[in-house]
Amino acid sequence: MNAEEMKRSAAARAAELVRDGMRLGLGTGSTARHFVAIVGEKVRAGLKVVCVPTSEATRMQAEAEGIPLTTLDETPALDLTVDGADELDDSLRLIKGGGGALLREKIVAAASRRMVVIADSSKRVDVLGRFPLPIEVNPFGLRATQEAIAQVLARRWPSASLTLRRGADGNPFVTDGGHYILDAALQRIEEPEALAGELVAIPGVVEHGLFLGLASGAIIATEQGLVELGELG
Ligand SMILES: O=C[C@H](O)[C@H](O)[C@H](O)COP(=O)(O)O
Repeated sequence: MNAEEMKRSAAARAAELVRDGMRLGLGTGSTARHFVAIVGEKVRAGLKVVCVPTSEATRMQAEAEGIPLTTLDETPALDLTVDGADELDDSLRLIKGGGGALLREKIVAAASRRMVVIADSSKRVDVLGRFPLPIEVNPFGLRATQEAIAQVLARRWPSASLTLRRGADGNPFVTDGGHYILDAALQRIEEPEALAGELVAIPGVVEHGLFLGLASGAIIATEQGLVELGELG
């Protein structure tokens, strides 16, 4: 199986969790994209769901698929969110935000009774941190916020690098919320809870890509088949 087939198989298993009448959160990224496509197929076959997309990209895909959409203002509590991840460990702690959608993804996951992660086996790690941690910041005061973050990181990662994410045009990447992203290359995050607490205490930090205590289950596609972690049902 190639990577896309693995992503599709994890997404297909997650789609089996979807029931008529559910309120769903739709994740963002190349893995979640498969899930949205399968939900679209099911909707066209008669499935009744309402969905909240976690990004403008997912909203556009879902609209094209004919999936009925709602908002967290209309529907503040969701039954299930299915989303990808950039990394996950065996305690279902995640790094997300490689595609820049972390803020909406975290709001939607937190509004959901269950969050199930779908991923191929390359995303599973023993210790989070190989993937640079995305930190979403307000453009106002960027330099001051960046220095405050660097000070926090330097206590445990003296050689950490913090890089402003840029788009293909060389300009700063702008999130759906109008913010910038700083990517922190840390390699190993032994105590993600401690780091998360320190990051959210910095004015100017809007959100970070550590998803802790949010995922209830995971479906990981491997060459040998699907591996399930946590609770799916
Ligand atoms: O901002 C993007 C999201 O957090 C994605 O869920 C994450 O980057 C994983 O994306 P992919 O499935 O494309 O690896």
